[in-house]
Amino acid sequence: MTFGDSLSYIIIFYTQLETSIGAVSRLKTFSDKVEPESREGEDIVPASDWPLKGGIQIRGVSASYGVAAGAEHASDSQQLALVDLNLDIAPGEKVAICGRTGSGKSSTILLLLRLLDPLPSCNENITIDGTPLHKIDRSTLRQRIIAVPQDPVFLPDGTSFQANLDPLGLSTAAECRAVLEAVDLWASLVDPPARGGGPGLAGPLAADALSQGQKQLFSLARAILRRRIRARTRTRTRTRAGSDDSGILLLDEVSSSVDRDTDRAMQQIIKDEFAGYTIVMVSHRLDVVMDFDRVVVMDSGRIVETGPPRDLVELESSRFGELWMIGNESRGKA
Ligand SMILES: Nc1ncnc2c1ncn2[C@@H]1O[C@H](COP(=O)(O)OP(=O)(O)OP(=O)(O)O)[C@@H](O)[C@H]1O
Repeated sequence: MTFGDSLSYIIIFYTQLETSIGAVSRLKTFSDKVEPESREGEDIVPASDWPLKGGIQIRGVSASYGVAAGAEHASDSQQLALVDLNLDIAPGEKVAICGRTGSGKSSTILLLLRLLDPLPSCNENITIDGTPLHKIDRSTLRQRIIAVPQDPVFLPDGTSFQANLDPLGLSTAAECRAVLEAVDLWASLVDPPARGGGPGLAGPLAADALSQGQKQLFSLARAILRRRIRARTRTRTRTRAGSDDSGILLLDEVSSSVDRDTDRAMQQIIKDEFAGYTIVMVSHRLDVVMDFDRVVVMDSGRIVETGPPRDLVELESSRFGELWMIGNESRGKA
């Protein structure tokens, strides 16, 4: 493989990784529509440690998949995916987004990655640590925010475990091994002692041979690695006061294909590894969001309720309580 080929794969990898948040096919259409995108006005180069605190502010933001760049309004036929969203997330807060299918959960995540643009009239109304999002170049933004999609993307078959984990080659083999051990994939997939040892990190990864759950665990390992690289780099270069281990983590149904025990294990890893991070997580499994600081319940593109999950579930009539009851029924059937 030439250097040019490797570079193309890396670019494809990140583009796909970005666009695989939410349903891949829908977003393919979406990304075709939106990219390549205008760089006009993207004139802030954030400090290398941005986002240092991870505070998010969304003020009165609406968005539609149907609005082309530069258009003023969504036409009547173009339904809004997000309607007048107002959300303040404090640095380090853990927020879960819940709601029925099609309520706007993934779109909220896409908004924060600038994969879905606000309507032009409210384009300036999203800030992270006080910096307006629309002023930041999209690829810089996506490098700085750690996002884990529901459908992870892999490099072409034959590419090594290590390259799949860290396409930019920023980590050591020991760091790669440690994150695979953290998600329990080292002994089960990369180097199974029961089978006399596996191919190791340099061995080829055939994504088709992985279960969807294994793919999601691998994707979580990538996120942990990115956090660790970020923390190590920041410790070396930090000049301003602040935490070495804070930032923003976005998770979109990252454990939808694993069993409940594995899900609980994944949640614990997320809790431990990203303790200092602001976390915004989309989840259908309400039992795993009970430990979050806050849930945001969405319906038809709007935020219809927000509060601590344990308080909301106790209320006689709460939207979260309704979802909880529906979840209980299906948990009972399972
Ligand atoms: N790429 C797209 N193009 C057009 N409309 C879209 C696209 N993606 C989502 N939508 C629409 O935006 C609205 C919100 O969808 P979104 O995917 O954010 O919901 P969700 O709550 O994440 O749903 P789910 O739980 O099924 O993943 C829906 O009406 C949906 O049909």
